[in-house]
Amino acid sequence: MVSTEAPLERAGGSIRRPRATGRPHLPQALAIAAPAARPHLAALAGTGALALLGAGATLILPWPLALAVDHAIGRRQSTGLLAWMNDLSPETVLVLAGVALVLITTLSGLLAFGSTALGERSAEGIGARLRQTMFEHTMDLSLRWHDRMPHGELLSRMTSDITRMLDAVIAVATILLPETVILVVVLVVLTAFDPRLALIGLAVVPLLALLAERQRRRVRAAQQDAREEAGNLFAATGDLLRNVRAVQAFGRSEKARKLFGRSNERVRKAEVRAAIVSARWSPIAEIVLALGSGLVLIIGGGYVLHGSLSTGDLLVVLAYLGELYSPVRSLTRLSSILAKAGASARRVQEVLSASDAVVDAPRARPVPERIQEVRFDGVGFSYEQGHPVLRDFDLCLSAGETVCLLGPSGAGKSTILHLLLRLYDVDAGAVRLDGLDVRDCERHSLRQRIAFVPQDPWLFDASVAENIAFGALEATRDEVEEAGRLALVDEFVHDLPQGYDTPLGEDGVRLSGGQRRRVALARAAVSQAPIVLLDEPTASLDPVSSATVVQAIRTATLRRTVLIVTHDENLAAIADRVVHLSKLDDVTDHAKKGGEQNAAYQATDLVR
Ligand SMILES: Nc1ncnc2c1ncn2[C@@H]1O[C@H](COP(=O)(O)OP(=O)(O)OP(=O)(O)O)[C@@H](O)[C@H]1O
Repeated sequence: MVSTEAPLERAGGSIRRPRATGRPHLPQALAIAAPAARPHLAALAGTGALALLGAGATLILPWPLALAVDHAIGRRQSTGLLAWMNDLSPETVLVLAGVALVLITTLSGLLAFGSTALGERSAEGIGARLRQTMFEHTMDLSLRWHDRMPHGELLSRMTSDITRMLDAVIAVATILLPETVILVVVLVVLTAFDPRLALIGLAVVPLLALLAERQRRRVRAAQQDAREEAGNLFAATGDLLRNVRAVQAFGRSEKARKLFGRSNERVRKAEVRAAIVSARWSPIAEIVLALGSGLVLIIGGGYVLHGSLSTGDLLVVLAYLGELYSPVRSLTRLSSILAKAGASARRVQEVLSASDAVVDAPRARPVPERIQEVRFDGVGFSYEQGHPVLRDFDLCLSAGETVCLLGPSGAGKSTILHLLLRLYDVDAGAVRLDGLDVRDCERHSLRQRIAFVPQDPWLFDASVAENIAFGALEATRDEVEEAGRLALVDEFVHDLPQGYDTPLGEDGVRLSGGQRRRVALARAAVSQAPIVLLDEPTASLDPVSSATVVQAIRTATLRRTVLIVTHDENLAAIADRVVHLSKLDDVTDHAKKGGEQNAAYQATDLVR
């Protein structure tokens, strides 16, 4: 028995893509992101410089306190640069120390603000460029690639994954440089102050580095899982929302809710897992660092007991160790941010490095404005290996001819139109325009010469006029309205609240099926393309709407070469010639029965 839930299962439940394996490609992804980052390098350097100054402010922050304690309260005499303070009263020194504390904190705050603002601005600039690059790249990728990649998943890569990569860009600019400088400065001071205790305190650092590397790998794996699940959720949600009418019409809201809930739950679990893996690091790092401090306390305490170190000096060493551990913490946090970015970078890179594009041949030629002949020459094609859709398919259309392609469902009629548009490349044979193989044509000029009215009219959430103008972007308002008149859009557009300026809603939801077809026809009419392809223009229309659409086709495609794919025998009435396409399986069976193994008789011309 066929499960009635199967389509929904597919929509919401089984969109899980195979998990990618292998190491993350952070360096390659950064290489791909480099052109986007180049215009922002100066701003990123500025971000690093401000963060560095901020780090400097942090380093001098303890000094006003020391001044207050030693010179105002402890009455210690200052020497060197601070000798002038000996003439000031303790109250004045306290006030100066207080003011200095406020000024340094304000400066540190301003520097932090400047560095964050500049960093965010550059990161957003890089993000916008990356999204643009990614979008443009996917626009060029073949439909075979798009057939495999759920669009919700693609959206998730273009948005959330790029955001995570940008987090890494900001973190590198604001953490890496300043914290490394703080680390080195404190290390030098600490070593100069007491090399023995410095060495003991630093003994835990190799252990910490080892654990940090293990942690980085775990965070990366957990993040990879979380990103995959988020991508699946995006894909499932996109599919369910796109099919909301079917879901409601078939009373499957409850099922859809469950499917969404299941995917949502998987995201929740994966995100919690990733968050816990990340959070686990903080106590581990603190314990290892405390181990270092503990060792210094024990061994340094022993030195104090034996009189080889003063109590004050031990306190100073412990205080400096505290200062030293702060950048160590920040740098290990950076490693976790980089691990997250690495997982996302792999997903972004997978899209950017996809080379499955239908591209212009090196010496591609423009398609001439007038085309005398369209020819399919022994065409073979399959969407998936081992499942041929067309084999040895021949068809020839002369200029100004209207040919109707009839045939059973699944015979490959729409596929023939897609091959002429070069949405897919043939596996065998060739599609030629006046002898020129479409693979040797400039794609842009090829598609300018062909107006396509697909089975699903592909309307945008824009006005009627804008949807028609999509057929010829430079069309004037008069030309748009003339096309509307030819395609009989006129008959209903004036009843719409804003006429040609009425927004159609997503996918033209505010129009009836017949009206949507007529808007799509007007799109073909407004373009000056000499070839018009119509895919099932009357499918699922009532007889009255169907008759109107047929009439619209007549007026909108006058004097052009027209190829109409249909099941509708009535449409054949307006064609000069009808070609019947058999299903490949039927042909094979027939061939076997008749013993004609190489028979190439898919298309049978029924000349009228
Ligand atoms: N993107 C795709 N990926 C894989 N297979 C596909 C794809 N598009 C179509 N097919 C398969 O190719 C075959 C031909 O499809 P096509 O849409 O060209 O048939 P058709 O004759 O136009 O059918 P219909 O009249 O029902 O629209 C079908 O078996 C279909 O399942």
